[in-house]
Amino acid sequence: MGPKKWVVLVGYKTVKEALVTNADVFGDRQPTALMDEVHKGHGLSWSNGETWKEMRRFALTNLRDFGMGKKACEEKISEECKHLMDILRQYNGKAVDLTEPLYYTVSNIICSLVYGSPFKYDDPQFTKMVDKMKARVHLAGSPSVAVCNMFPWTKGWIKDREKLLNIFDDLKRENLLLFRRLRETLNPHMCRGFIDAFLVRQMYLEESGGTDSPYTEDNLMSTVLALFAGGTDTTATTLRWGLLLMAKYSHIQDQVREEISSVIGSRQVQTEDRKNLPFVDAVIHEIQRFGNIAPMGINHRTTQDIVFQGHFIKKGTTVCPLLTSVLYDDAEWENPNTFYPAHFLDDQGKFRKRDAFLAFSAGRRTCPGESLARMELFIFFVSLLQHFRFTAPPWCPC
Ligand code: HEM
Repeated sequence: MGPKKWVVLVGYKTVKEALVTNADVFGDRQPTALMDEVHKGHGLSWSNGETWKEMRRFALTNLRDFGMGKKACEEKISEECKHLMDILRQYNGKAVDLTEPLYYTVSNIICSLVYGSPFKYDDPQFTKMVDKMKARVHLAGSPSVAVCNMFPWTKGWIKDREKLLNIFDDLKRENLLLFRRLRETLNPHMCRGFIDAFLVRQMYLEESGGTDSPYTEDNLMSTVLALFAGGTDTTATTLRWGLLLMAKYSHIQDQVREEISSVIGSRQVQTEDRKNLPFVDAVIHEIQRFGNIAPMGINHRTTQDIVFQGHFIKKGTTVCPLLTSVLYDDAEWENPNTFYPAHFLDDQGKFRKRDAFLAFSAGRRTCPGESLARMELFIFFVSLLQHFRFTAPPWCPC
């Protein structure tokens, strides 16, 4: 049994085990079999080890410089949210599928940090990229691809394989065009976004004669695609879960709306309001726990030989840490299988943090977009519930 051929699904028994192991021994990156093929097919290297650490560090530092998790970003988020609400108003109370508008508005936030400015909503390049990304995530979550991720040697039989390869082709083509446009208009003294900062660093290293630099176009492409994918589907899907749960549990929606109305009234919500909205905060956390949108996390690779829960796992093995094992652990949660915001409230109704809340994973691979995502979820969720009441359409059985 070769170490790379098997994928080990890992359920954690305790939060401590998850925090320690995920952070360290399961700390490297590993593509799924199909992503590996996609990368190789495009001559792209899959960065892991030191290269990925450098890319991750550079992305985090620069995204923070461009406002991720800060006031400047809050304004961008509010702008996109207003756009979403304008779309909703046009429906005038009629049933609407929010998937697409949520995808576009959420995606434009990470786009403005990465490409340096938001896209216009009718820009065909933007809509094409978002649609392709949505299709990619949909395919990546299909049962056949999930089976292939666990049994990589079945990849030749996967009928969606071609579709995934074509989607990647399109995303790469559009991004190469954008990179070229940004390169042509680059002002090294005034970076507009993450890509500019990357290109400036690349230029600087070339001029200083550095060899073996990780600042290659390949690594730029992989990082931009990871940020674009990571920053779009996750938040949009979580918000859809949130609105669905509000429609299903209307008494909880009432409590949320009441708290918003008494604490902030009709003014624009700001991140600082979170501390005065403990019930809303608890509901958002519970949406993330219960929605469990990344139940199997993403593939990791072991950095050393390890005996885990009595089983030997060799260094370099692909492991799939099941975040569900912690988010639904009945030793941690009073009602793991129920939507129960009180999981995040103490006896006085104040917000309480829970160690087992691993929706963003943990350790050195933890989600680098957590601060942005938390801000997006809060501002979108509060603004939407401040202005709208969500109910299921009459034909929905929920
Ligand atoms: C509700 C929103 C989000 C959730 C629940 C979420 C969750 C996650 C999870 C569980 C992982 C896997 C971590 C691991 O492998 O241990 C991850 C990785 C990642 N996320 Fe997020 N994420 C969210 C939003 C975002 C946003 C807004 C960005 C954009 C900056 C982002 C960028 C990424 C990237 C680039 C990775 C890969 C990191 C790596 O391979 O080391 N995510 N996210």
